[in-house]
Amino acid sequence: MLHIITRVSSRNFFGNLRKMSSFANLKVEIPSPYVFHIELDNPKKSNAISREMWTSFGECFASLHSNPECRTIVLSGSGKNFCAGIDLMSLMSLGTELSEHEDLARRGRVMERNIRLYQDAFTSIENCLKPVIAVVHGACIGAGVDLITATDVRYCTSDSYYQVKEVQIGMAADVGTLQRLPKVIGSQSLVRELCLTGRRMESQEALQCGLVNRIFPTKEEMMKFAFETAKQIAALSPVAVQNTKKSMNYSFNRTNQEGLDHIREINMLSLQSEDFLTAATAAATKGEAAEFSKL
Ligand SMILES: CC/C=C\C=C\CC(=O)SCCNC(=O)CCNC(=O)[C@H](O)C(C)(C)COP(=O)(O)OP(=O)(O)OC[C@H]1O[C@@H](n2cnc3c(N)ncnc32)[C@H](O)[C@@H]1OP(=O)(O)O
Repeated sequence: MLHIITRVSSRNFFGNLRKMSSFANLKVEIPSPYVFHIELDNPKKSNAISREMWTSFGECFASLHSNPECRTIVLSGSGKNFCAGIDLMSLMSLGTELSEHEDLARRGRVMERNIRLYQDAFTSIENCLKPVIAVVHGACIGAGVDLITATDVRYCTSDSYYQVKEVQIGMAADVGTLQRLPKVIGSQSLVRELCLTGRRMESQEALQCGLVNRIFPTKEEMMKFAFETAKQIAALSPVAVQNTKKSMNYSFNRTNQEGLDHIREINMLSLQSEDFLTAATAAATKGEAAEFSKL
């Protein structure tokens, strides 16, 4: 795995990096210019998501959204598994927080605050305009599935498997799977079968149904490919890439006309950007690869 920080370009960069490194249970690295690697880093518990980690997600992706040094992100899990879902012990501490109130309305408000925090954590991945490539190995359970459905591209190893396990622990999933998975996988019947039974889905089925679009025999091969893809994205105009994600997010649930109206508004400015001229000239002259300033 790549652990080296290459090419450091400014003081600001160091500032960002120091700030970025301080997220609980999330390891931040910069394997090549403009490519960030975020690793779930709670391997002793198969990267179960603690309360601190939920907060980290929100802060980390909001910060990457506005960090000009970041153009694309690879999201992986350390250790044996990608993610074991919510930290079941943190659910117990939520119980303790609840027990401080007798009144149902006040207990409800505690729950609302917590669920909202968890939901916003993964929505911050969707809202971050830098494309996020999730690389999944081993188990991807419960909140792990919620997490990857908020990413842009998903690769996996052949040993990976997926479980919308919430129903088996007595709850309806509430941090994104029920909203995003049906949009990721075409078959409503399959999504409902997965969510209503909590059964395991193996990697081959995940590929077949479109949850992931590539399978690799080993994590090393997957990481290498993911970093290559990330580098390709990072070499492109950040204006073009970020507007592409913005437009695709916006258009997902809207009519074609609404999507077209939205991208027209964006491109009436963006096509006047230096990036368009630089990239179009490089493509037309088949000259040297274009370089783009920070965004
Ligand atoms: C408001 C609500 C918002 C979000 C809700 C989300 C719901 C969910 O996420 S539902 C899914 C909950 N997760 C699970 O049910 C998974 C439970 N874990 C497992 O099934 C397995 O541990 C495994 C992930 C398949 C890995 O198995 P294995 O490789 O055999 O390792 P283990 O020995 O089982 O585990 C190692 C170590 O990790 C601890 N651990 C695993 N998962 C969790 C978890 N989710 N929460 C807390 N701790 C977990 C496990 O207890 C072991 O700890 P030791 O101290 O070493 O015993």
